[in-house]
This record gives sequence, structure tokens and C-alpha cells, in this order.
Amino acid sequence: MPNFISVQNETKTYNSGNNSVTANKDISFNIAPGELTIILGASGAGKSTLLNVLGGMDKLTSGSVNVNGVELGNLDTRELTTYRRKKIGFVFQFYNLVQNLTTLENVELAAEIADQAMPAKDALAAVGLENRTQNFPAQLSGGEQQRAAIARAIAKNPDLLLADEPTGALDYHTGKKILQLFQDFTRKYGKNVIIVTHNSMIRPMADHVIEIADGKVKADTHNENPIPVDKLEW
Ligand SMILES: Nc1ncnc2c1ncn2[C@@H]1O[C@H](COP(=O)(O)OP(=O)(O)OP(=O)(O)O)[C@@H](O)[C@H]1O
Repeated sequence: MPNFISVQNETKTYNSGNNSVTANKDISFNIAPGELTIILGASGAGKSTLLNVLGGMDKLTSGSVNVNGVELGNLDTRELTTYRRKKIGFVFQFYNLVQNLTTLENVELAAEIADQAMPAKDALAAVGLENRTQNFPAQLSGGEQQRAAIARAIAKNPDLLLADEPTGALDYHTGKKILQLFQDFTRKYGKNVIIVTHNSMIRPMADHVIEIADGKVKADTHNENPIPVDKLEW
């Protein structure tokens, strides 16, 4: 089976004034279609940089990053914007919902920019928020806001769902329910999810674990039998 993602010698250097930081150094790995992947590493290891490159929010400095046949290094800024809008769903640690729009409107807004969007109400039902569609983000708990953010991401019907520390602001039980949604999403739709985290305790839930340290790949392993999130303890 061809790879869904192929990263070869990806390097990302940030230059500001006289300073330059190489956040990703010669990173290489492959991801198969339908995999739930965890990118694991300590703070500052370069995880968010890698996720931002995969999601088209940042341009790689050198190497090659191919996502579902799209060679990201060949895209200009406009093409990268189209890629980001149409192909990728994002979930962030602090939800990033638009505060003056209702839950439903937040999801509709994202669905509008995608080509094959799912109805916003269906996406909200998939995350168990069908009864909160008219509430504003401030009227929802943290866990509910993250559900809304996941609904917003999956409503785009993306090729790839990227989540950066999606449980970082949530308590243990709420965080677990959110992780369950990601696992359900991959299993139900056969789509790829990549979760970036520093929490190594959740690694058994993934099909594939890529460990990053000091901007490099430290380990690249697969779980033969990933554990359902409800069986996971940490
Ligand atoms: N836009 C930027 N400009 C300059 N340096 C940056 C930028 N983004 C990240 N860096 C630097 O790149 C390195 C890796 O950062 P990155 O955010 O990718 O790490 P991380 O593993 O996601 O860390 P954390 O878990 O704390 O978010 C750090 O030294 C960081 O300061």
C-alpha cells in the first residue's frame, strides 16, 4: 500500500535577525493510510513545527513532505492556503473558537471553505453536541468547547486531522473522552489523525508512534494492537 504521508529529510529553520533556530533536523518517516499517529516529545522538541509543516501553516526549509500525493515543498503561498483550507482539519490546545459565533456557526464557517463538507449539524452530533448548537463558546465547558473544535475540524471532511496537545487544557476524564473521539474518527472513517503530545502515557492508543527529541526522530514504532482509549489508564 502506498504511504499516505512521506517525510524525507525535512528540515525547518526559523531565522529572526541574527538568530536562527533549526526546529526540525533531517526528519524522515512514513505514515500509512488510516493510521492514528502520535508524535511524542518534550517541550521544545519540534513537534508543533512538524505539525505546522504537515498542515501547510509553515513552509519547510529543505527536504520533502508529501501528504496524499501533494508535495508541500512545491506549493506557493496561495496553493498552500488552499491545501490548508480544503484538506486539513486542525484541533488546538485552547480550542480557538470564534467567541461571538454560536457553536453551530463556528462549525458552519469551517464547512463553508471546504469542498466536500459534512453538514455542520451532523458534525456536532458526531461529537455529542447536538443540544448545544445555539450556545456561544463561553457558555460551554472546556471539554464541550474542544468537542465543538473537533466538530469544526471534521465538518471539513479533511484528508488529515491534526491535533496539537488537544487535551492539554482538560482534566483527565474529559481528556480521555476527547481522545476517544479521535480514535473513533480514524476507525469510523478510515482517515488519518496525527496527535502531537508530550504525554507518553497515551501512546498505547496509537497505531504509530513517532518520538521527536531535539528536532530529530528518536524512535519510530508501531503498535500491533492499539488499546481502546477507555481501557487506557494514566
Ligand atoms: N515561529 C518561530 N520562530 C522562531 N523560533 C521558533 C518558532 N516556532 C518554534 N520555534 C523554536 O523551535 C523550537 C521547537 O519549537 P516547537 O514549538 O516546534 O516545539 P514543541 O515540541 O512543539 O514544544 P511545545 O510542546 O513546548 O509546544 C523551539 O526552540 C522554538 O523556540
